[in-house]
Amino acid sequence: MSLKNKSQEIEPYLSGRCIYLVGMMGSGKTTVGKVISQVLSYSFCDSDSLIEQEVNGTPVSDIFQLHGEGFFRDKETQILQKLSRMHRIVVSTGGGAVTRPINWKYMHSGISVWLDVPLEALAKRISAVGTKSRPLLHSDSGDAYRNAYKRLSTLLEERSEAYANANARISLQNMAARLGHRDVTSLSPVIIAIEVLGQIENYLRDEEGTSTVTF
Ligand SMILES: Nc1ncnc2c1ncn2[C@@H]1O[C@H](COP(=O)(O)OP(=O)(O)OP(=O)(O)O)[C@@H](O)[C@H]1O
Ligand SMILES: O=C(O)C1=C[C@@H](O)[C@@H](O)[C@H](O)C1
Ligand SMILES: [Mg+2]
Repeated sequence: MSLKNKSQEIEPYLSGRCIYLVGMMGSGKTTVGKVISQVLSYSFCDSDSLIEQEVNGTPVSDIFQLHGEGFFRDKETQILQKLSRMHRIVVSTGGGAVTRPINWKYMHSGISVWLDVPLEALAKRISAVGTKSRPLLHSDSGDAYRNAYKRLSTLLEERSEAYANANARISLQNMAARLGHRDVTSLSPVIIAIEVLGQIENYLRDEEGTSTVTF
């Protein structure tokens, strides 16, 4: 099914609820989020960018350096609280937004989707663009891919359980296997966006349960 058809199918059942994309740094939240917002005629917000705006346009890496991670996390929670009162927005959340239980209270005002991408693909994408803007991954020396892989692996271990709080999970590994691809690199943002909408549809069906509403 096409992206447009899938979006038309689920749009009425979303009732304007926001969609929160969660996942590790580099998992495609911004890339895939923009595709989904366009097709649903939703707005798009990146919570990291909203925090930067709040702090007079200071980049995330400078916020970490000047004010510390705790300050950044407090701003992140405030932004998610504000967004939880809004409608028709696709929100690309920061990679660590899942770690605070209070943030889940806000994200559960909408529908949350975990973009679960293998570490190899994450490290490849991130080392290709560099780690300067990503304070939790930054290192000046050594092999960029290996450093990113090691750090991402520790973070994922710490966070897997928190990501699993999402209403739906998109495993790129499983998608690639199902579609007969050798690895996840050939999965385009549009194909992933269709899968996200499909998983949201499944979630909405489960939510309706035995009620009389049918798709
Ligand atoms: N399906 C895809 N196929 C190939 N490259 C992709 C895909 N999705 C994203 N990318 C690339 O991977 C990089 C990270 O993507 P993106 O910025 O969307 O991730 P993110 O989850 O928003 O990351 P962050 O948490 O750091 O903001 C970008 O360079 C993007 O172009
Ligand atoms: O994974 C993380 O903890 C982070 C991810 C980025 O999106 C930013 O929110 C920040 O660099 C921290
Ligand atoms: Mg992003």
